[in-house]
Amino acid sequence: MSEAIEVEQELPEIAVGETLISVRGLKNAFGEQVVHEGLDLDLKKGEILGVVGGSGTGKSVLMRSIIGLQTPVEGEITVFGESMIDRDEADAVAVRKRWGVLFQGGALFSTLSVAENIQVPLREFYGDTLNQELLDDIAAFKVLISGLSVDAGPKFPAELSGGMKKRAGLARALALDPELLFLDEPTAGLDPIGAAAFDELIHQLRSILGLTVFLITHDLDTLYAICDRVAVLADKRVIAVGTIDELLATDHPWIQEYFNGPRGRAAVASAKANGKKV
Ligand SMILES: Nc1ncnc2c1ncn2[C@@H]1O[C@H](COP(=O)(O)OP(=O)(O)OP(=O)(O)O)[C@@H](O)[C@H]1O
Repeated sequence: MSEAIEVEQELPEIAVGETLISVRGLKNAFGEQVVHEGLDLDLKKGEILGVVGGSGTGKSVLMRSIIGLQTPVEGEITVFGESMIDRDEADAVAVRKRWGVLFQGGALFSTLSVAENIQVPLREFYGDTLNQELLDDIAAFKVLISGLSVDAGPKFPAELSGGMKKRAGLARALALDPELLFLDEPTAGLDPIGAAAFDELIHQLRSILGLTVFLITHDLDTLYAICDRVAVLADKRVIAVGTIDELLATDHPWIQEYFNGPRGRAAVASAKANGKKV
């Protein structure tokens, strides 16, 4: 078993409503292609922030920059008050331990069972300090809170439906009891009923576990159902952020087209049918 990564630094607590992620002046580029320039964004503790934008506007690159998988050309990113740029490994580990990530498509290790997938971050961060019985108990609990039945634990990803894979990915993202959850298109590829159930699960987990959620989505139903605020990416930056009502008050053509187009109107009708005030 691998050595536990040493966590040397305790990070300060952040109160609900205070800034948990701050992005300032972010620039990302791949060769000549500039994806972000002058991008600013704040995520407040306790909120579910939806991140939307056309395909290729850089939603995933933004998430990857925040979690340290993409080194920006310029800009400042802080998470839990810690700079994510040029940080030393001990600081990075202390921050990484406090978040969980559900990548697009789930990104499960295909040769590991669901339970073993969930145990990967536990082994990475705690090494030999957790015995197998405890690892199995933790994995079983994460399977259950992600809405899977206990018999999903020994299954391999190839044996799971699309919706079960998302839940297994979520269970792994929750392995370390994170305060902050990154979700990259969690409902993509799910049927509408499965997608609504997944939204509800995220909403419940936010309340029960006190999570803060950065949620990339194309799913208008998700925005109406569970997001407190929505950030819109276009023109290489966040062009607007606010509640859907606040966004609708702006006159940016993409925002109007997105929320007032046929799919937007259908999402409003569906939200109203589910008793939401929109
Ligand atoms: N590793 C990389 N190397 C080169 N270009 C990249 C890389 N990662 C992303 N890009 C480019 O950056 C741009 C933004 O990609 P990104 O995946 O963030 O878009 P997105 O908004 O998440 O899109 P989608 O909604 O389709 O998932 C795209 O043009 C993409 O081709």
